[in-house]
Amino acid sequence: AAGSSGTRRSAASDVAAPAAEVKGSAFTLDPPSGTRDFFPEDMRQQRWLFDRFREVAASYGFQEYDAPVLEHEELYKRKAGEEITEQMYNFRDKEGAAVTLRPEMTPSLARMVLQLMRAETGEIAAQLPLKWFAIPQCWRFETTQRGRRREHYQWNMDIVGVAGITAEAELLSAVVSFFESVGITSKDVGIKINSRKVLGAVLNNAGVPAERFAETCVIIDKLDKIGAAAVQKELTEKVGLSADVAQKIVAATGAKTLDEFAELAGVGESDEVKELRKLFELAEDYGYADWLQFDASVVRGLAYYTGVVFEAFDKAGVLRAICGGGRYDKLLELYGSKKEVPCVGFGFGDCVIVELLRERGVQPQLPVTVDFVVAAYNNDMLGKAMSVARRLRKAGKSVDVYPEAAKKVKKAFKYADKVGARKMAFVAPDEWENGLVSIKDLRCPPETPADKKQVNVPLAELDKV
Ligand SMILES: OCc1cccc(Br)n1
Repeated sequence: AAGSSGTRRSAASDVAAPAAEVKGSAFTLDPPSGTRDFFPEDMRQQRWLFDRFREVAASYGFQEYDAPVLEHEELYKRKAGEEITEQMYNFRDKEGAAVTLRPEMTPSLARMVLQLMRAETGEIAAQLPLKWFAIPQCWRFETTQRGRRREHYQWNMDIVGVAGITAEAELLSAVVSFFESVGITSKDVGIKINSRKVLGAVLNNAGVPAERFAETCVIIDKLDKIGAAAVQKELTEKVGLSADVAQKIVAATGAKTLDEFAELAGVGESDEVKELRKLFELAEDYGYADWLQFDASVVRGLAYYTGVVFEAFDKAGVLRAICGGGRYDKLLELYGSKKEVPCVGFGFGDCVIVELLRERGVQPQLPVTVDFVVAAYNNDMLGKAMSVARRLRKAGKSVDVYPEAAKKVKKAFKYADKVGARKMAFVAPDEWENGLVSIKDLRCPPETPADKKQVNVPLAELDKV
């Protein structure tokens, strides 16, 4: 079975008999379809990735929040034909409640922000803007024949309460900061930028009623997957547009520049076009304009986006979108807010980025490691060895106690090598009699003189080794 890092696991699939041959087994050794085990090697990679997410979030002043993986199904009941709401991992619980494993985090964020508003009689002005982040595991019930994943972890960063384009500029900067922090450059990745507001003008001019806007965007988002003809067909059949209007809309998404798009939209230098230009100007000042490119075909597949939308892509054109986001100014009203609360956010999945890092050869080497292995020379010294381990741990060292008397020293050193120990502490009777512990440096260069490689350290000085 492949772990999340895609490397073959030696544990379950190589040494254990296939489930059918395991006596009395009624279960497989593999996790449920579409889900992943994270063995320690995978967990080190995931921890490293999440530490990078957290580092960037902290450097932008974002606070971490979380919510239950189980949510009310109602939270996602949007009638715009989005894949994400049509593939919910939903069920009735034992009390008959309609619940679901969360397919995304934004609705939970909206629900929590509305709690704050409720707590403050509808006003959270005092706390705005909120800059919150989370790294939730999100779920979908993907049909197995496509064999795709059913869960992923998605770094979410959201700014609540900023109507101006500075929120988008901040979030895009955070995305770029993350890429740069893991060795990805603007040669590897670009970020496509568009505005649903400009697209909205195209749709408005084409006579598309505002209430059909969201589902129209969801259909246009499928362009890459199903092609122009199929999108035009869906626009005519599902949204009721004329073939001519459908063709015009698809043509507009092919605009190569903002000017061309504005012209096709018949909006000229409108506020929404000016806003997009301002974003590109701020990106110049912020120093990441070289990562951005206008792309009229980007609409993203979530119904609730209302303004700027963006997605990061790999310039080699091999991978799916790496992350994506946008402005969603109406979502909180949809959930009952008495007034518009401007929001912008992005989601950054944990899978495509790992493929990109591997492809670019920048995946970190994260071997298992520990500061010390402490070994007892014989059974009489096992307790003393544990007292040495306690001293070292109190001094902030990580310590792996060799689980038996190290009668065969070679075996103890083999163990130390396996767990990546930097040093070996031997607790032997003669040295112990003199209040000493023998410490061997396992990582020093080969030319190190023997008396420097292995030293006897007084117990009281163990905190200094
Ligand atoms: O990005 C859509 C999505 C949602 C939940 C789980 C997975 Br895997 N993918």
